[in-house]
Amino acid sequence: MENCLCVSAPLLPSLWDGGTGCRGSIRLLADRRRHESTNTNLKDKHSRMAAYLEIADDSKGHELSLFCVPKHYEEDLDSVIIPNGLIKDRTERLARDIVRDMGGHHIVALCVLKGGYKFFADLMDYIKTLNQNSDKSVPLTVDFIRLKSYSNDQSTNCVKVIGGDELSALAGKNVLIVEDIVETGKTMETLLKLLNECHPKMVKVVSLLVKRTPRSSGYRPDYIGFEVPDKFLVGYALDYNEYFRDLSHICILSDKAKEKYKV
Ligand SMILES: O=P(O)(O)OC[C@H]1O[C@H](OP(=O)(O)OP(=O)(O)O)[C@H](O)[C@@H]1O
Ligand SMILES: Nc1nc2[nH]cnc2c(=O)[nH]1
Repeated sequence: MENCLCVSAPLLPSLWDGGTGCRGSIRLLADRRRHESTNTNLKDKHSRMAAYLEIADDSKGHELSLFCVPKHYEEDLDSVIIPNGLIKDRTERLARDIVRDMGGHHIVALCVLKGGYKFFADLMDYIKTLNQNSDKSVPLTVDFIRLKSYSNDQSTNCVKVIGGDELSALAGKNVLIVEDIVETGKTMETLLKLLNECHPKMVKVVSLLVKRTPRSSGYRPDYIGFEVPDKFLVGYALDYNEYFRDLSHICILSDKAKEKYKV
């Protein structure tokens, strides 16, 4: 199966406000933009504000030599922006928030491949641990879809569904979409449109990263791990032309490496 869904216009109005002007390197924030867009209907439980850790625009990240990085990538990275341990700690909390909100229902977790596979695996492990250690537990099944729209560090604006499970199996289900990063929002808006045609009972989206960028359509997931600066990030399954998925930390790719691995 190969569908090409070319998204030429954003499905939602842009809510980009040019950044928050935050000074510190990491801050915990509630999702103000989401709040502003939904404040006419605060009683709606879907309007719950997403909290996230903000990595500031002026954050230089951490020096590479302080972390274990594969030798073959040492020359290609500017810095470590989110160490693996911090990713895991934040993921553990996201798992708790998701179970709190979706618990009591059977959840179908839909992994968006390829970039989402590491976050998906870790998030599922944390939800399993909660299930094993609590009086309340939530049955969890998994599904996969493969979407692709990036070449080099640019969105092609054409979101291709390359493969995966039949979305029609999600009719009447409570679906949790698990994604690695939202940048323009086109991938997620395309998937949500496809999924809604299959009439799921409920859809929630968790993305490990959301990028602050003027290219954003304004789409915001229900759960967010980190909000990150407008830099091209790799590692923890995020790739540049398929390289760097085999890197544990989320790192800033150097301009030299963009040339070196360009297609
Ligand atoms: O918000 P957007 O601008 O649409 O970008 C987000 C998408 O980009 C990446 O996918 P990519 O096309 O690189 O495929 P991959 O997951 O196989 O790496 C990432 O995994 C998201 O799915
Ligand atoms: N690897 C990677 N994929 C993306 N897709 C959208 N933004 C990004 C990014 O910063 N890094």
